[in-house]
Amino acid sequence: MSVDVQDIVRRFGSTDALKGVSLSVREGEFLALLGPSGSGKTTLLRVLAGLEGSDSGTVHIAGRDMTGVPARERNIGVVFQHYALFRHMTVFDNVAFGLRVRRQRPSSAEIAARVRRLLELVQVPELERRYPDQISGGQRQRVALARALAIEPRLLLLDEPFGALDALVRKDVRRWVRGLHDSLGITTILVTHDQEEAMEMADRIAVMESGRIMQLDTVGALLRNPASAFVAGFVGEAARLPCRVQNGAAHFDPLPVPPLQVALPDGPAIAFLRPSEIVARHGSGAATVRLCRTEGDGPARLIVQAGDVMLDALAQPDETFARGESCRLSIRGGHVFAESGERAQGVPLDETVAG
Ligand SMILES: Nc1ncnc2c1ncn2[C@@H]1O[C@H](COP(=O)(O)OP(=O)(O)OP(=O)(O)O)[C@@H](O)[C@H]1O
Repeated sequence: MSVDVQDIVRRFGSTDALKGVSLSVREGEFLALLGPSGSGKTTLLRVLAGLEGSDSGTVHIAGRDMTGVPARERNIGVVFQHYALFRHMTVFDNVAFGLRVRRQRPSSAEIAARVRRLLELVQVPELERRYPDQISGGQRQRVALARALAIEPRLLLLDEPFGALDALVRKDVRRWVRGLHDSLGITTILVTHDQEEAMEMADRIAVMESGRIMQLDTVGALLRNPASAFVAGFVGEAARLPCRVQNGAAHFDPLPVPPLQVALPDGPAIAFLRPSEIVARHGSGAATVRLCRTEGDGPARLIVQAGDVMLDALAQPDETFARGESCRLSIRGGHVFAESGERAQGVPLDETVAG
């Protein structure tokens, strides 16, 4: 089902948790809300679920105005990180819970059949008699999903659902959840502060900061065209370097980093340089290799010290470095933001420089 949010404002005392958020999610889409702690992600999810009111603005789900529609009538499946399973109930009873409390309660036989189908779907059919304490974190997450899916929701809201899992299991479970989304086609909104998770799972990402959506785009578009310095710094891996624009060139001195040509007015600016945009080659320079890691066939990945900053960089193909070796840097490009917020793509001014 599609979701359309218009101008939602939510205040808690003097805190503006949401400052006029608008958002459209397409039917069947997997969208991530990505932002730092306190940016309003959970509040937005709770407003959608009907667990939180709003001071102004509207929410339409599948074209229907949700004003005054209580949470249990919205037909939305919710999985929160801290929304623990009921400890005194078996896995079976946990999954059956949403069906048993329905106004039009299905028969016991129907409930049992549906619970077993769901436990097959989330690949833990053998666990139905166990209690939450007797299964692993990954299995608990699968059971929580089965419980959310039991009511056949039109919309699935996931709030940091993988936070409690260790790194390996988390990767596994999130791939599986994306696969499940693709096979069921349920519109899904995932809240996360982990950009890797958002990039791996979502069709589009809404980047939030201080109660606002700063940009809503595909991963590729966010990386190619970040709308603000905040987005450039928050999405993807990039070094954030202050610089000074003069006569169409961004200068980094005193750092031994070569200048970039940019179409920006003179004045202070911030450049974002991705590791693949910084290339180190042999030669005496003021930059020093602190770490050199070779992986497979690609160029070696380096950590290079330039002045007092550490930069992730790539080695010139076929070159490797010893720790402590000096090197020369060239910059292939980068996003540069003037103080006014104006943005420009930097291009190399001079191929070889740096110290
Ligand atoms: N019930 C509440 N009472 C008072 N302030 C609240 C309440 N809920 C949220 N806030 C405040 O609203 C702001 C947004 O909180 P929210 O939980 O939506 O952020 P978040 O992006 O989900 O953060 P996190 O990633 O830490 O969960 C924060 O400043 C928070 O302290």
